[in-house]
Amino acid sequence: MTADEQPAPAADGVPAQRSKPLGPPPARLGSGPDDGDLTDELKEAYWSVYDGAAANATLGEILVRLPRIVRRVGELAWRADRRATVALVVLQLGSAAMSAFGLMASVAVLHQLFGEGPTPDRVRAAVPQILLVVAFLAARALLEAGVSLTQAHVTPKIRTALEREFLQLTAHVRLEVVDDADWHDDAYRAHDRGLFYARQIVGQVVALASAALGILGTAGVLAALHPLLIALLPLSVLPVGAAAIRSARARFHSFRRWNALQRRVRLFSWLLLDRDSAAELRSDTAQRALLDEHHRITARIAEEDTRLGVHSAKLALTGRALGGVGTGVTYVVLALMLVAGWMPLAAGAGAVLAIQAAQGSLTRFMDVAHLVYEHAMWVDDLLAFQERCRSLQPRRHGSAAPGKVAEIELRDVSYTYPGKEAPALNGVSMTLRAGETVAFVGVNGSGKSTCSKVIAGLYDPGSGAVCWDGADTAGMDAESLQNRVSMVLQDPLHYPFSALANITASRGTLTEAEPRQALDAVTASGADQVIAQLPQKWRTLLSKRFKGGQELSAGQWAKIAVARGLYKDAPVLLLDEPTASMDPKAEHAVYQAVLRNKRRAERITVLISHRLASVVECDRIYVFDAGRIVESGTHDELMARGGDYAEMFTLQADAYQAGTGAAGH
Ligand SMILES: Nc1ncnc2c1ncn2[C@@H]1O[C@H](COP(=O)(O)OP(=O)(O)OP(=O)(O)O)[C@@H](O)[C@H]1O
Repeated sequence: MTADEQPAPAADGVPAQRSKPLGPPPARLGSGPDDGDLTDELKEAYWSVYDGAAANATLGEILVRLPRIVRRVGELAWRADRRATVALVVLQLGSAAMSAFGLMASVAVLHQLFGEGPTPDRVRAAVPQILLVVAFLAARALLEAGVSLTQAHVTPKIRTALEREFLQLTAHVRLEVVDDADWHDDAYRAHDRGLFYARQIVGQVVALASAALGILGTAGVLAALHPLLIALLPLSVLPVGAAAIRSARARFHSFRRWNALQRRVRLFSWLLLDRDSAAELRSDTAQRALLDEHHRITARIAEEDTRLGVHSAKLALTGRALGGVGTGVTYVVLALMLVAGWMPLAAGAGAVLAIQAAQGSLTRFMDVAHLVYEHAMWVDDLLAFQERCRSLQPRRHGSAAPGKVAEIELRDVSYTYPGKEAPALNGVSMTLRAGETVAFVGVNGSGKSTCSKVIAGLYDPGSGAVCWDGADTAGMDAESLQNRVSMVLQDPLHYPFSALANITASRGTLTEAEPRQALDAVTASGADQVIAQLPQKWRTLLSKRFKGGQELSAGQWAKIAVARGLYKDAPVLLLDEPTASMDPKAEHAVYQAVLRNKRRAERITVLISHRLASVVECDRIYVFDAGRIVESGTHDELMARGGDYAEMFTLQADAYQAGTGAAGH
């Protein structure tokens, strides 16, 4: 330790300083962490494998890739609804066939009209063909309606299935993954774009198939008229398609750049809009500052949007100019063929019709191909993200955690949060026994909550072991372990559900309750009086965001949270500063109920608290400092020792004494 790192001596009973003194902050804040190179924010998480390679594909690669995309979407549709998928394919093929027959009949009509003989005879001769054209077009319209109807069945099912799978996977990833900002960016992107485009891509693939079949049909007709006509077709259409594909790629790259900013903008919008932030925002008069920041980021997104729009417009113009030249060349060649007598005039008229139809189909194909290609990237991104989430799930194998536990032993446990250098826990060893209540105390950031989360199986120790009755929890199914532990946190979740559902949630249900145990739990925590005052008692909705909802005070929420923890009735109960916001009477009642009167012989209770008066009666007190346990023992032992605990306890006791003294004068 250098001289600089020496802790400063304690003065006036204030705990000694443990790190270098902090210098004053700068007078002006930078305009935010998103300044500079945007891609800094987008560097991949260490478990991330997404490389955006799809965005760098060439036109040829896109065409090669399309069958794979179609297959993938087909698989999604197949999984969602087999019958509808088969119907979709059959109806689509039928509609394409009708288009091709309709075109052939139209060419035949032109043939009749431009043929030899008097005009009335030619028109009369063409009538049956005209009726045939009408019949084919009517059949195509019916089949297309069938395609739309079937699509309406399949698409929502795909979206629902994917969304459920997405939420199922993300809600279960290991806790440390959720701490990673990059994971959140990926999750946001997959949710915002992937799920959105997954819904659209079915329709686009159907349109793509329809355009492809249309091309085949018209190409067949053109080949019948003259094979050279097919070779001329791509001249007018490919430049437009290539431009569309280039601009799709630029859009994808751009979105990757502003995705992180977009997420931050939503955060600002939400802070400005949300009920939870409303009071403090107004009291701090921070609306203007937040609005300015919101504006600053949206202005950057707008700049990026404009840059992209201009780029796309230039590409589209170039594509169209080249396509126009191509069309001109096609018609010149057709005219030369007619002049040279390679084709009769009647066939020429049919050829113009077929070329126009083919151009229409090909342009549609290119247009849709670029959309499908772009959107498939997002769907791929979503599927890749889901795949990644699968590898980030907690252990789903191993033995189930025992229903009861007599002893939990932490053996030299260390834990370091991802991305951090200093361990939050550093060689912690302890033994917790059933029937005992132990307390974790120590300064802020000393590792108490981390230790409780390791005990709860939410974090796996980096080294060392947590053993339940001698068995290492590393070999146990993580969810079964979490089922055996009940955690009450200082900032508990305010579920926007009924009061009863807020209690039953700890047993993984919002609809089923054990009435007797629910009443016992709320009575022990003092939440019974809170619920008794609600207009619809147990059924009252606890959220002002919804009509008829009620809001609770922080202390009332804390009582509900303690009740939720007790209702779980797990063999391990971890209370992480649960009473910090309760009034002294309520706090006392909770400790009476949880720690003394209702103490259960088979339960291990861990209490984390900064109010040392509440830990006096605990069987053992562990004092944490910088991730280590620096003292342990009963209150009396620790007081006799005269170490950190005695110092902190005396400090708090003196503060009360001083208060009493002042009141007495
Ligand atoms: N999710 C997290 N990601 C990264 N670091 C974290 C995370 N949670 C806590 N830490 C860090 O780990 C260390 C221990 O934190 P922990 O929450 O366990 O302390 P604590 O003793 O419970 O503090 P407090 O009394 O303030 O609740 C701290 O340095 C903290 O900054």
